[in-house]
Amino acid sequence: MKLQLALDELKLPEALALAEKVIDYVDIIEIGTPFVIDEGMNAVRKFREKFPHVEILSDEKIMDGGHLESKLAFEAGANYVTVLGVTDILTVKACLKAAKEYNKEVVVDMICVEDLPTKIREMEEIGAHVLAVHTGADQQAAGRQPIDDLKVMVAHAKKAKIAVAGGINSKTIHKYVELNPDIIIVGSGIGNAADPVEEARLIKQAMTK
Ligand SMILES: O=C(CO)[C@H](O)[C@H](O)COP(=O)(O)O
Repeated sequence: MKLQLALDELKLPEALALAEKVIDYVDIIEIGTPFVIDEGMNAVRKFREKFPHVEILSDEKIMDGGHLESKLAFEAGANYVTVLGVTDILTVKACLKAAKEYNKEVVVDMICVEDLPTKIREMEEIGAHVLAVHTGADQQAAGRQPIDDLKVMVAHAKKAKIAVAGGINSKTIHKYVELNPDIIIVGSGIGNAADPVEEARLIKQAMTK
């Protein structure tokens, strides 16, 4: 089970400094969507330079132009790019084509997908590598959590890797670990913690028990 650190809110120097502090506990560094909007692929390139052996995800949440936008991530050094499950299947297929060309992977973010079982089947049929259950920041603010969607995902996914994101921290990690996803994504839980290193350590410890 991998821990993905989502870097969403920091500027590049602070994000690099945070990643350096917690890197021992992290398997995948996510250049989060706000960070991509702010810094573009420069952030992916800088992290690739500084952490040559760590997996990097570019959280572009692609909605259109799947091939071109995936290529930007892969050429900058990302191992994974994200596409939105709510978009047209042609866009997801275009991302998968780029991933095949660069020998990288596509994560389908299931945020706001209404019929999860059907979308899971469709995405697995076209060969999506990772399916990510995601309760977004605005949904979290309304009190939602990704645990029920993760249960649906675990019950229906047959071959794709499973990821989960949405306000997870060291207090809630155990119920997600119990469902045995391949990747657990934590952003604000670590980034906004009083002691981010201790928070990352506790989360990783819960994942490795
Ligand atoms: O993709 C994201 C926001 O769109 C976040 O990176 C993801 O939700 C993880 O962050 P948090 O743990 O703070 O929810």
